[in-house]
Amino acid sequence: MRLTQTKAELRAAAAIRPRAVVMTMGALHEGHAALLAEARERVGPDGSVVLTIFVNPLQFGPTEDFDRYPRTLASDLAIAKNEGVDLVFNPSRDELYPNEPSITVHPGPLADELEGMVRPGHFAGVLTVVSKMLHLTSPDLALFGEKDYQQLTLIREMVCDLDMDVDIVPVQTVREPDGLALSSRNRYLDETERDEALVLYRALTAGAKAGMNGPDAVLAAAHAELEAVPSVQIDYLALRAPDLGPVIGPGEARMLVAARVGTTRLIDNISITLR
Ligand SMILES: Nc1ncnc2c1ncn2[C@@H]1O[C@H](COP(=O)(O)OP(=O)(O)OP(=O)(O)O)[C@@H](O)[C@H]1O
Ligand SMILES: CC(C)(CO)[C@@H](O)C(=O)[O-]
Ligand code: BAL
Repeated sequence: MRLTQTKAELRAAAAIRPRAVVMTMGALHEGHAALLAEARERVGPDGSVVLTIFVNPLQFGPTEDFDRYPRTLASDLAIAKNEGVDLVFNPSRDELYPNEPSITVHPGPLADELEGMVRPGHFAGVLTVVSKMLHLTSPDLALFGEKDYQQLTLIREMVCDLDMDVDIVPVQTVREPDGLALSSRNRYLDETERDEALVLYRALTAGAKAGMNGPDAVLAAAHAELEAVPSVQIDYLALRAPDLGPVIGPGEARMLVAARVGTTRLIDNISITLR
């Protein structure tokens, strides 16, 4: 496994194809490992798997956790090696953004909803760095987790609307045995908060169980769970079509939730079959 920290080194690295990229902000866990394993599976033993690790300042608001975001490069590299990664790209902020970019990606209206309501400008920052990383790594496929479902949806829209020649591969959310979605931010939680955080998954599964009774029943069941833990502050609970447009009838839908547990903000989502 090779570690590169400059764009020049990355570009000069062997151009083995097929090539898959997994983009992360580091603090790797089993969710990231699942993306890397799926990447290897898809490119085969002779293809290459590229991992990017970069805490992207452009996607953090001024009061968010950019400074305290966990940075654990040594253990990230050990996990990457264990997953058979060929190349790690871990640039510094100055390397990736030698100047404040004046041209960025405009993500369209979905970026102002859900996460975008609470984190204005977040998805412009995400799509700008994802676009840069796609240019720099030039992959055949790029894998993203369903845990960040709105991000995945917007990346798909960008790749389609801007004719980017890459396959976007979704990977199911990896959960703890009790249902909590793995997230780098889980490490901010103390023991009590870790227990409280489980209400997100309880709300989603209660909603999913109510699917046969229609959208109102789904939202009511999920809200009832969330209201039972008043210390958890809900940012939004929403039921949408799989492309995050409005629900227009029976069939598959997505329920998404975001909430603050103490000072930690967590998100999760689930697929729901509506009758
Ligand atoms: N539990 C998970 N299951 C599957 N994919 C995941 C999971 N957690 C993160 N990912 C995916 O890993 C990629 C990198 O995500 P990121 O580095 O932000 O990790 P994270 O755990 O989501 O961190 P954060 O706590 O900042 O949300 C994204 O495509 C994300 O959707
Ligand atoms: C896609 C990403 C690596 C861009 O910084 C980030 O938003 C993430 O980790 O999900
Ligand atoms: N996992 C999405 C990146 C972020 O929260 O900024």
